[in-house]
Formats: sequence, structure tokens, C-alpha cells
Amino acid sequence: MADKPKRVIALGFFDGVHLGHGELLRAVRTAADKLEAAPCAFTFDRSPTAVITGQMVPLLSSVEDRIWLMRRYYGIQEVIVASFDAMQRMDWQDFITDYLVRELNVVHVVAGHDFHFGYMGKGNPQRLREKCAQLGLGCDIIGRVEQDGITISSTYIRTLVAQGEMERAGEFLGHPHTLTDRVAHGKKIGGSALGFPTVNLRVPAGVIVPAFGVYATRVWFDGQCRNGVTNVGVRPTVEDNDGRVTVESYILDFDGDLYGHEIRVEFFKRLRGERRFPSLEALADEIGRNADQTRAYFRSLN
Ligand SMILES: Cc1cc2nc3c(=O)[nH]c(=O)nc-3n(C[C@H](O)[C@H](O)[C@H](O)COP(=O)(O)O)c2cc1C
Ligand SMILES: Nc1ncnc2c1ncn2[C@@H]1O[C@H](COP(=O)(O)OP(=O)(O)OP(=O)(O)O)[C@@H](O)[C@H]1O
Repeated sequence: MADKPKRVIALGFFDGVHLGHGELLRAVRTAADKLEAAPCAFTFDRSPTAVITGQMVPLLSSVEDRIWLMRRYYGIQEVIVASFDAMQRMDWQDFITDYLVRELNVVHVVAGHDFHFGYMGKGNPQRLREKCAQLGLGCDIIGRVEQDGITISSTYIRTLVAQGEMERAGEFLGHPHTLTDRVAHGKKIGGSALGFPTVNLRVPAGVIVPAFGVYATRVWFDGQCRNGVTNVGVRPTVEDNDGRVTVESYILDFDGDLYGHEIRVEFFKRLRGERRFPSLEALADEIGRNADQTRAYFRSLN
């Protein structure tokens, strides 16, 4: 095992990387520092709940965003993304001995109070703790993390984001709800007719579309961060809208070509619903007001 790095690993799916997950990830960092091991997390490529129940579970974050959030907010060095199809039938004991120990050289594991794993979910926190003790591995089981008397969970935060309640979602996540994409080409009406050029993002397949409407956002690109005002929806005012959902941000006080660049949009507050305006001029007036509201919102945070 001398050739493999020692790893401390948090176990779970970690959709959204909320404050409950944060407790696990912080424990990983503490143990990793002490043991001089790499701080890591384990996740699956797709939602086990969705596969097991056969229901669509739109997620808070793409796998890329999940990895980025764990690194950015908790300093997790490596995220191991396993194939759920390949692992679904693995016995819980084999998961520990064959996979975590033999393949990944785990020295310490961290899981939540309700973590179930292995074939038929037969592995649980007590069994995990016992098995780790037998094998000489460290093990932290983190108690339930609550806020406002509510257990913090990805499921609850998904309903907040789907309803556009971004401020409350942010309080439970511990960071703003985030969406990342490369800028795609729009219909170019924004720049020419409206006077508000926008960067267009797509919501990745399987990721929640926030409630249609206009949001005060922060937009990150090329290492910069700017205030933005972002519309999520189908743009009913535009004649040839094709019914596809777009996320488009007007970046305040910025002029430049960002086609093809990676953009990260952070959602802070919903300003209004998406509407059909009688004319593009009326829409442009409203976007101007929304830009002013956004400036005022971020000023009030400082
Ligand atoms: C802040 C903001 C708010 C918007 N609100 C609406 C809206 O309420 N209704 C609508 O039909 N389109 C809305 N739009 C979308 C505009 O119709 C869109 O920016 C314009 O059609 C430019 O499209 P393009 O990116 O394809 O050039 C909004 C856009 C922005 C940036
Ligand atoms: N509020 C919480 N307090 C403590 N541990 C938590 C909390 N939420 C999740 N965990 C733990 O974090 C790990 C990842 O959990 P998981 O991805 O299933 O999150 P979840 O928020 O409970 O998701 P869902 O709402 O989909 O059940 C698991 O080990 C789980 O037990």
C-alpha cells in the first residue's frame, strides 16, 4: 500500500454541498491534517435515490459543480466519482474492505448519522463504526445538523431553489446556489435591440431549473466577479422563442466578448417573475429597473 496515498474519505452523495455536508467535510480536513493524508470525498455519478425509486430527481448541482464546491468551500483535494450502476450490488463489507481499503487506501472515514450503503442499504453508521474499529481505521459519525429546527438536506433545498427562494437556499447551503457552463450563443437581440447584452447558459440535464424569473446574481469568469441580473425562463416576449429554458445574465458594468468562456452564476435573490411584455422597449425599461435593484441589493449586503 506504500505506493498509494493515504486518504480520509467522506461518504455520501453531497448534492448541493450544504451545511450538513460541510460538517462532514470539515471533519475530513481535521483528520487528514492529523494523519497527513489527502482530504477526499466519495460520490456517485448519478443519484442513487433516482435509480432505486425510478423517479427523476433533479439535482442542485452537476457533478462538476459538486466537485468545485467541495474544493472551494472545504478544501477537499480529491472527489472520487463512482459509477452507481457498477457498485449498486456490492455488499457493504466488500465496499469497506475491497473498495475503500484495498483500492483507495482509506485510513479514516466520515459519514452522517443516517448514511446507508452497500447492497440493499444494509450498511449503516453502527456497522461502519464496528468494521472500522476491527480494521484499525478511524471513523467519525456526524450527528444531524439542523437550522431553524429543520434538518438540513438536499431534498429540502431543492424545493427552495425550484420555488426561487434563493436567500433561504443560501442560508441552508452556506453559499449561494451555483450554476456553471460555457457561454453559448444567444439570438443577439440583447446586445442590439435591447441594449443589454447577455451571456447565455444552459441548465445541465438532470439539474433543477430555478423558478422562472429575474434574479440578482454574481457572475464569475476569467477569475473576475461582477454583479449580474439574470433571467431564467423561456422569454415569452421574444417572437421566435423556441420554448427552451435559458439562463441569461446581463453583467453590470462590463463590456466584452465571453462566448466560449466558462461562467459561474451565483443566485442571491429573486426580483420578479418572468413576464410577457407588450414591446421590447417595455422589456428594456424593466431590465434597466432590475439592474438598479441589483446594484441596490448588493450595496445593502456590504
Ligand atoms: C434581466 C433580464 C430580464 C428579462 N426578463 C424577461 C421577461 O420578463 N420576459 C421575457 O420575455 N424576456 C425577458 N428577458 C429576456 C430577453 O427577452 C432577452 O434578453 C432578449 O431576448 C435577448 O435575447 P438573446 O440573448 O437571444 O439576444 C430578460 C433578460 C434579462 C437579461
Ligand atoms: N443535516 C445533516 N446532518 C448531518 N449529516 C448529514 C446531514 N445531511 C446529510 N448528511 C450526511 O452527509 C452525507 C451525504 O448525505 P446525502 O448526500 O445523502 O445528503 P442529504 O442532504 O441527506 O440528501 P437527501 O436530502 O437527498 O437525502 C451522508 O453521510 C449523510 O448522512
